[in-house]
Amino acid sequence: MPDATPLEAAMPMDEAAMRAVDRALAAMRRGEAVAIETADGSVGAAVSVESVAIDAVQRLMQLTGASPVLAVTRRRAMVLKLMEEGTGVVALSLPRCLTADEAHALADPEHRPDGNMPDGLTATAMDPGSRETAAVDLARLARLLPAAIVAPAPGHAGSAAAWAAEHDLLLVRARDIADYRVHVVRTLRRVAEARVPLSGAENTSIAAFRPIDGGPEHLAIIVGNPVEGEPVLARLHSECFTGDLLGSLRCDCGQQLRGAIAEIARHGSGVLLYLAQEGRGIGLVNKLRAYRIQDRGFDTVDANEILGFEADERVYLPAAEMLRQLGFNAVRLMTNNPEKLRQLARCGIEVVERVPHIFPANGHNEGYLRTKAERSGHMF
Ligand SMILES: Nc1nc2c(ncn2[C@@H]2O[C@H](COP(=O)(O)OP(=O)(O)OP(=O)(O)O)[C@@H](O)[C@H]2O)c(=O)[nH]1
Ligand SMILES: [Zn+2]
Repeated sequence: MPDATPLEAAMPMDEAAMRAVDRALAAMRRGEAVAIETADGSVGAAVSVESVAIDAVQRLMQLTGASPVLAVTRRRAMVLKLMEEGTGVVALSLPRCLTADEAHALADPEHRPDGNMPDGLTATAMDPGSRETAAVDLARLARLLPAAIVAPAPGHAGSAAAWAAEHDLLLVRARDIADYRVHVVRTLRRVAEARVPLSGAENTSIAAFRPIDGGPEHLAIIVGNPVEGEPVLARLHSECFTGDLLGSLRCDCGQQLRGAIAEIARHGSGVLLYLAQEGRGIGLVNKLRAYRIQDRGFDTVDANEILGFEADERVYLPAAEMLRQLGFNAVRLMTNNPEKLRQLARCGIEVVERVPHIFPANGHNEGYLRTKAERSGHMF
């Protein structure tokens, strides 16, 4: 899980910068190229590998006059056996221009699982402030595959802004992409609240918290009247469309969700934070991709990594921020996941007790539960 920059480390981010990142995310999801400026003032262009078609690689070459590279996460480069253990982003390049098909085959495990590498492929670790790192972070924030085609515009005269305007591209700074996630998280605002009686928990209300970028809201399901300032019985529940809504048997989320609300009601009061972090933060589309990889015999951790993600991409700043705004600085946390305990404490919330939250396997999710215990340290 990429470490969330501690709140205090992030510099203030102005509205224009946040808006630029937000617009670049939408452009990347539409398959458009975006211009990325690095700290040295140089500029280049990037396009998500998900939407790269033959012409997109050619277009990037025409735009910039340079041969594009494919930027992937270190995790993906390790899966391709091109790099040793490490973190960050890796640029994959050829002595000639990569074709769109080659880029897809390298970045997307579904595209051509045979894994044959083109001859002459080189892998280069990129700096945190590089355009390649920014492009991969942008794709990850856009809940796309964490990979992009990137090309510098070496010969551009004038400013990055002038070059971007000349080529009708949205311009975003690499530094702002790096800061974006922390700022979006720390600017959660409570935007609505209503009483919603639930079966077995009739004295319940739901409060919605919206991040400043207008992204998906996080919800607080408040059962009974927990006393502010006292340790509250709490569950941090990451959204699982398939488990929570459809009753999927591939995981234990649905039982954990309804079981937590019933447990909190039995206790008398508490809060369940329903966090917009589907797929341990990789989004529903990528989780479905991960399921297909699991159907080829890999486990839930390997599947994330084969896609180029960390085993867990979640950040816990939203949960900590919501708890603080609800008046709680200490919790009795209903979880089996040690990482949640560590991360919540790291975000300044005191975990006074771990309350086990275990449900029996259902004949379909033994592997999932076993992997959580054996590879993610879950305490069952
Ligand atoms: N990437 C990925 N995510 C999955 C898979 N199965 C379930 N998930 C996601 O895993 C998350 C489970 O979240 P939680 O139940 O809150 O937390 P947990 O990490 O299981 O730990 P507990 O608090 O002990 O339940 C949800 O976002 C699910 O969508 C999978 O195979 N791959
Ligand atoms: Zn689930």
